[in-house]
Amino acid sequence: MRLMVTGGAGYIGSVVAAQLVEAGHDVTVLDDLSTGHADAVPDGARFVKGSITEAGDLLAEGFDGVLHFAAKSLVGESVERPGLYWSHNLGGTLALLDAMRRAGVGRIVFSSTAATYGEPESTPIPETAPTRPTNPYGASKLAVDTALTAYAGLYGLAAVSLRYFNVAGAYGRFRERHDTETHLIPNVLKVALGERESVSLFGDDYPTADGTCVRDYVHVADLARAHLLALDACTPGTHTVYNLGNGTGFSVREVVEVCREVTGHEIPAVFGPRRPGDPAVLVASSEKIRRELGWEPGHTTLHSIVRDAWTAIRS
Ligand SMILES: NC(=O)c1ccc[n+]([C@@H]2O[C@H](COP(=O)([O-])OP(=O)(O)OC[C@H]3O[C@@H](n4cnc5c(N)ncnc54)[C@H](O)[C@@H]3O)[C@@H](O)[C@H]2O)c1
Ligand SMILES: O=c1ccn([C@@H]2O[C@H](COP(=O)(O)OP(=O)(O)O[C@H]3O[C@H](CO)[C@H](O)[C@H](O)[C@H]3O)[C@@H](O)[C@H]2O)c(=O)[nH]1
Repeated sequence: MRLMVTGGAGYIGSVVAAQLVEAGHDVTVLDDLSTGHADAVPDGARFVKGSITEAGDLLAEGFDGVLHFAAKSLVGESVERPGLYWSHNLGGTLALLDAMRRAGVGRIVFSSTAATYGEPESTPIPETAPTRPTNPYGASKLAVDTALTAYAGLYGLAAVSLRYFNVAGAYGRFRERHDTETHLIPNVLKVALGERESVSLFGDDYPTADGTCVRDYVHVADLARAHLLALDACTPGTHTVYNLGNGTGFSVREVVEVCREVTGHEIPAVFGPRRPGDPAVLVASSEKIRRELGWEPGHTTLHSIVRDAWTAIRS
């Protein structure tokens, strides 16, 4: 297929672009490099620097589908600057969808998030759980999901939203490289690398077994593979939502401990207050995508996820 990958110079988009090229697809990356890196675009993919709000001319060249990663995705920033998130994530995506419609591009796989659910009533979280986002980032992604349902019903768009839980690990040289890094595993590994003296851990008074937040970490290579399955499964007139996680929760303390074991570094950690907006436990039920698309994560241990991140960050 001839495919456009928006945000393909970023962490997850670059891994998906690499797997698409490996699978023989013709890949064009559209990225404004606001948080991505031109050298993250895989060999064999074409790179166009630009915004999703100006995708019309490019799409008019003729594409079979779009994999849409480009977004603002910092929860804390979204609380401080909600307008930026609504205009960038919702406004930007609506502009992209309208450009797709004009160009006759009828297939999209969208990066949604566990943040659409907010504080869950129970875990693991299925796709049928209530969606009550607790921050503008999650709300803007949920709004896009809602728009996709409408566009599928109205214009026959074939759409899949993948709701990622905590994405981690690396795929060869493709790894997380954010100038503003908010994610736990890369921040812990920066200490082992000698870039920081200690890692700050946010809260030890949560109602969990060891008092720290529990998350479901999914390997970026497994996550990327789900995009290829979703692309094939896209059905005109239908919008389908799938959760993506391993289905196992690890606490912040457990993550730090695994990072210590993998790196052999003592990794000093300093506990501070809770980070606003962090739910205590987020664990996915990914039964639906396993059942319907046959997705199976290959990396089910936190060790193998951290090991790949550690190998990539040192190369
Ligand atoms: N990393 C996670 O754990 C996680 C979890 C859930 C959902 N997501 C979603 O997955 C997607 C990718 O996340 P990531 O961690 O790879 O982020 P990232 O910041 O590494 O990648 C986003 C890419 O999009 C580009 N971009 C941003 N706005 C753009 C625009 N208007 N036009 C063109 N390009 C633009 C950036 O330059 C960057 O290369 C995002 O939509 C994010 O919300 C990520
Ligand atoms: O330096 C850090 C970074 C994180 N944490 C803690 O580690 C846990 C995981 O935090 P991350 O920032 O790595 O991940 P989140 O669970 O906050 O975020 C993930 O899930 C969200 C949905 O809730 C969004 O989708 C987001 O994009 C995705 O990365 C949280 O308890 C957080 O407080 C720390 O203690 N120290």
